[in-house]
Amino acid sequence: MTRAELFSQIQKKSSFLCVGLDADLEKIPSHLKSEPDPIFSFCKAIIEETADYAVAYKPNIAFFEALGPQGWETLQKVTELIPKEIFTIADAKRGDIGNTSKLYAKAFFEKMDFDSVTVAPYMGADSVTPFLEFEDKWVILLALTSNAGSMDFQLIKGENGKPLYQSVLEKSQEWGSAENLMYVVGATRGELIGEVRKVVPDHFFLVPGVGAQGGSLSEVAKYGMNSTCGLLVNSSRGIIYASGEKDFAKAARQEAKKLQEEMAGLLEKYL
Ligand SMILES: O=C(O)c1cc(=O)[nH]c(=O)n1[C@@H]1O[C@H](COP(=O)(O)O)[C@@H](O)[C@H]1O
Repeated sequence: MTRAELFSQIQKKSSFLCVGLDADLEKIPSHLKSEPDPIFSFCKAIIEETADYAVAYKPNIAFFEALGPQGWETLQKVTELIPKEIFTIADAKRGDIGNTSKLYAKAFFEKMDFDSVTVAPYMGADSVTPFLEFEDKWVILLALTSNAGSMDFQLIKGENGKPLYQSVLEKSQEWGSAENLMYVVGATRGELIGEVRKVVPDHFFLVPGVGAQGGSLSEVAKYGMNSTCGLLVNSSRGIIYASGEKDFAKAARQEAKKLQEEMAGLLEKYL
């Protein structure tokens, strides 16, 4: 999917919501556990009820890998269910020496037809660029993450006086453009999102951390929105586990709708 197509979906739905599919066997409603493929049934119901409000889905690959070989089949079936006009993110956080990254890219972009994959920048240019060689496919590079451990390395200042996340933003401009490279910027980082926006004015950010991790949607929009929105805000647990009962999919729909309505207001305010 191109950036223009993504922006057009955002405008059409008045939404920049990404629904995170972190589907955990331990957490899905118990009545689904007798289904032949409980995680598939769960994700199917969630997608059917939230697709009106979402412009992206982000299956977290760990939750599928943890199921063994069956998990990969489930992942494939789930991605095939997602309507074509909705952006898909393989949240796999990959990255390795060049020839290995090339095969990770093949796995997610060719064997499976994801629009994007999350990639860790730590191993540098040759670990990231193989993912950027696929037409209309995207790298979503970890920059400033939402978790407590992000303080361990990402905020440390280097010899250039800049925090590591800023060096990641600057260096990676040499590898890709706003047409094929996005950045992960956590919603829990508040006004730091504004600092990231100054360095990369045009790029999209994938922003996890609203909902269960407590980040504020209005702060994210205030500091992060650009002229083509530039934001995909993810919520996983806050949507998919809104209810643990038989009404889980309807409850997920309500949560997605609530976020979409807030997003519509923010788009009107800042765009
Ligand atoms: O790359 C990510 O998606 C990601 C980056 C980050 O900095 N923080 C973060 O929480 N995530 C992912 O975003 C999702 C957040 O889930 P909830 O906290 O349940 O909304 C999980 O799938 C995380 O793996």
